[in-house]
Amino acid sequence: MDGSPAPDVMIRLRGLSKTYADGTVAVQELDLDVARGELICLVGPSGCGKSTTLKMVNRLIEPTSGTIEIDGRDATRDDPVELRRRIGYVIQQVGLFPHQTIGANVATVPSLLGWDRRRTRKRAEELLHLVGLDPASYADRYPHQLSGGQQQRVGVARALAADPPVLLMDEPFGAVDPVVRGRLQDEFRALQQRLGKTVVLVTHDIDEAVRLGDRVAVLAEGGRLAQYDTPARVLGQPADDFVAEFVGAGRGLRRLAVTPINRDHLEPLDGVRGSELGGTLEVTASLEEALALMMTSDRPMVGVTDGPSFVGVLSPNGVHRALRESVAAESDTRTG
Ligand SMILES: Nc1ncnc2c1ncn2[C@@H]1O[C@H](COP(=O)(O)OP(=O)(O)OP(=O)(O)O)[C@@H](O)[C@H]1O
Repeated sequence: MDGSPAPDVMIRLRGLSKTYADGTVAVQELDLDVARGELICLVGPSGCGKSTTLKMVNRLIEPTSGTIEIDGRDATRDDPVELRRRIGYVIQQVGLFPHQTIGANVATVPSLLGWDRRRTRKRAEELLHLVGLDPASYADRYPHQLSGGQQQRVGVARALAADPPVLLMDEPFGAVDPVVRGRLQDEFRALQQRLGKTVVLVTHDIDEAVRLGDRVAVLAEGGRLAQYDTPARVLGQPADDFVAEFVGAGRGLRRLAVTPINRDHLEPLDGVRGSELGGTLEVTASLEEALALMMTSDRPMVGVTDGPSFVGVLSPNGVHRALRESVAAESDTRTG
């Protein structure tokens, strides 16, 4: 690295360290770049310094040393309150105000910024729509009248209220059950891509990290960055024994979720009976989605489409070949 930031770097951490007053070294000499519009996941075991890192970015915790640049500006020189308006923050216990309506909760930042009532109300309605909650039914309710998953959506809506370019999220889906979590993760990913936000998301769950992250930063004890790479690489080529162990025995299966269907492994439709097809998937789907469709439909093959055109048929054999190839491709690029 030559030290000069690439133009599309949104968050740039250099030599970031935090030693607490009692001598605990939570984060040590952390270098990390997050590109504009990128979603990265900080993952690692309990106590490895994930939350400390996140809170240094919006200066809820002051670093002991190191630099933080956000959109080319030195964040350690900005007024922290001003800084936090440009950075949305979502935490696990949502932190909604219990005695305020959902509408008022979502409008917290616009109200602080002194927007007039009409503009504030309109923005709150827009945001509730955005996260899939009908304002007519939810804006006047109170937090305790919502499910955990709905409260989490409100937390996301509130963080987006002032349209900040950066979102920091600390275990945002940790408190909801696994089925709701999966749905929220998928919805959030789609929303993030649509809005082009730069996101740093903390999780202890490697499955969540590989499902959501463009890149995954694996932190070890003391905030040491063990690996920072695409989900497929973290699963396929763990940088050291720590990462290999953290990623664990399920990585072969997880790889299915991050490997896309490959057109080269499709078979022609000729001779295949309609009753053999379990349904169709877009060519952008993952191998995991393809296998899931075969299993739930109890059929040996799925059709693959690219928009309006049918591009071929995928069988378990094709899944197997694609998987083997993706492992081999990574071994080839290991030294590259
Ligand atoms: N205020 C504090 N004073 C002293 N030590 C602290 C303080 N806050 C956190 N720590 C310690 O710093 C280390 C990193 O904590 P941090 O909360 O950043 O970890 P984490 O990876 O987010 O953990 P978890 O997944 O359990 O939330 C831990 O050893 C923790 O005990």
